[in-house]
Amino acid sequence: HMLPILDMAKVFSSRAVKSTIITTDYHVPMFQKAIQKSVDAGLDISVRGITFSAAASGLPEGTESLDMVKSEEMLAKFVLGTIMLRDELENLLEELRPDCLVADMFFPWATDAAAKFNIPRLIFHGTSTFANSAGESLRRNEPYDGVSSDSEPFIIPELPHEIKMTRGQVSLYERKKLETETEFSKLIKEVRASESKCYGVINNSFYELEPDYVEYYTKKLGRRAWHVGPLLLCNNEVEDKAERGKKSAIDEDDIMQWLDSKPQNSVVYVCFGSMANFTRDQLHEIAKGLESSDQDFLWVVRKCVDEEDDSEKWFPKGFEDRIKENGKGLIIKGWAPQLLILNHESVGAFVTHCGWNSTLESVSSGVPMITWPMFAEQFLNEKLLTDVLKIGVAVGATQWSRVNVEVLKGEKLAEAVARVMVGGEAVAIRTRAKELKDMAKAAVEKGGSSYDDLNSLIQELSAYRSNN
Ligand SMILES: O=c1ccn([C@@H]2O[C@H](COP(=O)(O)OP(=O)(O)O[C@H]3O[C@H](CO)[C@@H](O)[C@H](O)[C@H]3O)[C@@H](O)[C@H]2O)c(=O)[nH]1
Repeated sequence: HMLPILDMAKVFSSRAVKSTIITTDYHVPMFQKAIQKSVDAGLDISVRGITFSAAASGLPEGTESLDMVKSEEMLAKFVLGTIMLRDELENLLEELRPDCLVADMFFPWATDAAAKFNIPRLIFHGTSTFANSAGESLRRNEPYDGVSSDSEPFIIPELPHEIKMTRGQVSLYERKKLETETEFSKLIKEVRASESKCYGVINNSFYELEPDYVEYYTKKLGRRAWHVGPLLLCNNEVEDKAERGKKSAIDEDDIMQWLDSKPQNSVVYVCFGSMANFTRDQLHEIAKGLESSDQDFLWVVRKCVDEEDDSEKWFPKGFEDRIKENGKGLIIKGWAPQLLILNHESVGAFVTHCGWNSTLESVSSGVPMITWPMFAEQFLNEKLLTDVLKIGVAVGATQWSRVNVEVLKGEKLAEAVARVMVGGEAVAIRTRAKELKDMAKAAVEKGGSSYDDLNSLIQELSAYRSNN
């Protein structure tokens, strides 16, 4: 959740509030570089590091972030490693004495750490209010208990819309049938419990995107929450959009030139976030599907889980040469400047794993989605896009899994691409997506819902400081 946290610090600072980003030493230079322009522009924002000890957690030296965690065993150690950050965090709180601590959802212990110094702790939730609401209903009602198989649909109870999903799409950490508790499932439980214990929740979403769920979350579930997104919209300049997180694997100008050569709304952009890895069979099918869709495409390929990095072995025969020759496709192996790409007018659809940051970036750019969720809360975000907002078409993923277990046929991808790119349905989807883009922009502008919600939060925090 580093990118939205960074954006949040910038947004807070733009309201005359001093922000200090606390991260691990390894990530300090990245944050430092990312805030430099804001600092030069006079914003009061800085970065402080605390030490994550991979060795003390039993992890291989150099394990510094979640995308380096490859197994359940490593995940357990990683979770324990984050808990060990508490002492250093407390030292910093003692030194800095902030008026408030905003800590990511994955640090439930931060509430007690802040309480020691009489500081309110806010949870930063990096996902949709829909997913938080539907997730809570699933946990309370366990509707998947009554079905006979992983593929039989059930309705998520009590929600404002009739939302159907299958047991296979429910997170393994949440499913009751998970017999042995893991460190991660324990953490998830603590995360949920901390929601009602902390001062409140900051959601990177905006009221107009999911009004029924903001109401549900705050009124029905009784959470104190502020909706202040999309935070990414604080990145106005091309450079801010270009280098988010990592350096692009190929020259940005080359990507832009390729996109410039394509008509408006004609390119299908394909990228599955910072963590998802596919098997080579699945990558092979994606390549087949994209080629047979006959649309132009820009595909960001991360490492293959089979440790088979030689793409020649899994691309269909002659694939790379063909797409180079006919100009139909561009492949980026590694990191892509996603925000810049989604903002380009030639991009007409986004094949996404429904990570919330990617989703918000697509919404804010007015780009319809082809949804291919894999793990975390991605299947819930998919339902918001396909069943509530109707700006996405599902490829048809059925299996929740941190490692890619399901191989979806290329034809399924090609069918979903056709629905979003051509014909009457495509026009309706695109029209709705463009309307949401305007709403997102209006929400963060002066007088917009997110702008005002952040104002109320800052006012409340000031009052808290005066009274305590
Ligand atoms: O080549 C790349 C790949 C990713 N990104 C950026 O990286 C971020 C990826 O975030 P997201 O789409 O949210 O995916 P994950 O990295 O998978 O995010 C995790 O965190 C999200 C926020 O809580 C959850 O919604 C997801 O389910 C969970 O997997 C986005 O800002 C992308 O623009 C790039 O810029 N270039």
